[in-house]
Amino acid sequence: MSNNTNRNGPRTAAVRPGAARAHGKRDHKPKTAAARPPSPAADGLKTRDAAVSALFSVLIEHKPFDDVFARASATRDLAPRDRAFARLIATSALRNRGALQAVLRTYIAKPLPEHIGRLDEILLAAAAQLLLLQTPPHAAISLAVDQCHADTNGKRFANLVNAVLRRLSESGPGRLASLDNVALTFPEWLLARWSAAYGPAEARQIARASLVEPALDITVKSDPEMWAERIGAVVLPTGSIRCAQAGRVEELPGYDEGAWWVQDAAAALPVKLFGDVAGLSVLDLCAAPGGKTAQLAALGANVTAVDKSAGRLSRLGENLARLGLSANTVVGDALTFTSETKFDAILLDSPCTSTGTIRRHPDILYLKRPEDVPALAALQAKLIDHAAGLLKPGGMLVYCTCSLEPEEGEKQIDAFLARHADFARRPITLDEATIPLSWRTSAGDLRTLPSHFADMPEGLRGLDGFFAASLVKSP
Ligand SMILES: C[S@@+](CC[C@H](N)C(=O)[O-])C[C@H]1O[C@@H](n2cnc3c(N)ncnc32)[C@H](O)[C@@H]1O
Repeated sequence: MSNNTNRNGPRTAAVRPGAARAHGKRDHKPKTAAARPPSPAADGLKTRDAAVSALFSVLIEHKPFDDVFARASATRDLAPRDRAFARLIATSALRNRGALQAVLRTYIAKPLPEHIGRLDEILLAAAAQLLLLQTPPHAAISLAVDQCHADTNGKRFANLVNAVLRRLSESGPGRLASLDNVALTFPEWLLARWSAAYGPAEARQIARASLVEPALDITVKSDPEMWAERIGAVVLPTGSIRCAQAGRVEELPGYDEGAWWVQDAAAALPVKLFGDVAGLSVLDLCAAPGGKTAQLAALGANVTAVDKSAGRLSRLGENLARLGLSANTVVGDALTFTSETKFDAILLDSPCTSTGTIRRHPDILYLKRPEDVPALAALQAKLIDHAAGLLKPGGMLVYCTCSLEPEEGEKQIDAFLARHADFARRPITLDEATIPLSWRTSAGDLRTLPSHFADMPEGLRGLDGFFAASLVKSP
């Protein structure tokens, strides 16, 4: 197995397979359970191949999961159900890699030679199936052996894989339960940063919550109670609705009619800091795929949405079309974007390390490096300085990131205010019934953590880590 530099630590609860269902009635048929393995052997092999290929691309080639998984499942022409299972295998493996590797290592007596092909990823994917997803052992093991045979450098390990996985399926569950997955899977540098920013106990809660597959959060145009009832979801205090992962979102009630869009409950908060934006000209910088653009447009703002990625901006256009909303879209660099008229309000949802979204993007654990934090903080400083010049006097600028790193949040705003005497922080005003006061920082910004909403039922807990500040330009 590859080296893993994480630490050992105290015992923690075993990792929970699959996701629990939301409480509440549904008016749609239960969706295909993503955790159920596909049946025909050829499809089963293609499914495992897609998972292993994506794992290899993330862990060895350091490529973003969403991109490589989309390609891996498209080239194998996976059916939606198989694609969902392949994704589940790969993301479960990424979320629990440290603990799964530690268990696997106990069955491999000798160090492995170099040039082992995809052996590590084949074992990891099989261990995820056997220990986390309750895949029948004969299916998981024989398909892993088939994958070895098909791998030029891995075929000589077919017997080893067979023996290791048989033993793992028998005694692996007990061993997994005794391991501390947070300590084994999280990069030390990230835990150290969070300990410094939030204290060791909260840092551990954040890390633990970051390794749990998130529920599906939805922003509705109107009538959250009715849509929660129809979808089988709960209404969160913040106004979003939440259901345990329930198959393909395209099949949920209201999708085709454009009644709602998928958006983490924390990601829906920054736009709320503007208050009433009806009739205002609002510049949405770094807008794609458009969750916040949709919020602004639904509130009646005249939105100009700028993003430098033409592909992502076209997805934004498709999303708005489905929702029956509109915005002026511009493919462009937010660092150089200009406009003849200044804007009443500006939202800058800056590119960041995204360390608040490990729940839904576990590849971040393997792709981000400590040096990304200062590099992105420097880019954010340039972006917010440029945005400041596009705002009308008296206008409001909301800056946000989905990072947990203070350099990309609280400290970024302190430095901005030190450079711009014509701006002032407007401490957020919260209605305790909707947004807990504890989510407001001492300076008056918004800070959500993955460890929030911890008292929800299992399967419905957590929140993306977000930072948002509201800044007002002098009249
Ligand atoms: C955090 S995502 C934005 C999410 C979006 N606001 C939403 O709510 O759906 C960051 C976006 O910034 C875009 N981006 C990164 N650097 C940019 C730049 N210099 N100019 C414009 N867009 C940029 C990326 O293409 C990406 O779509």
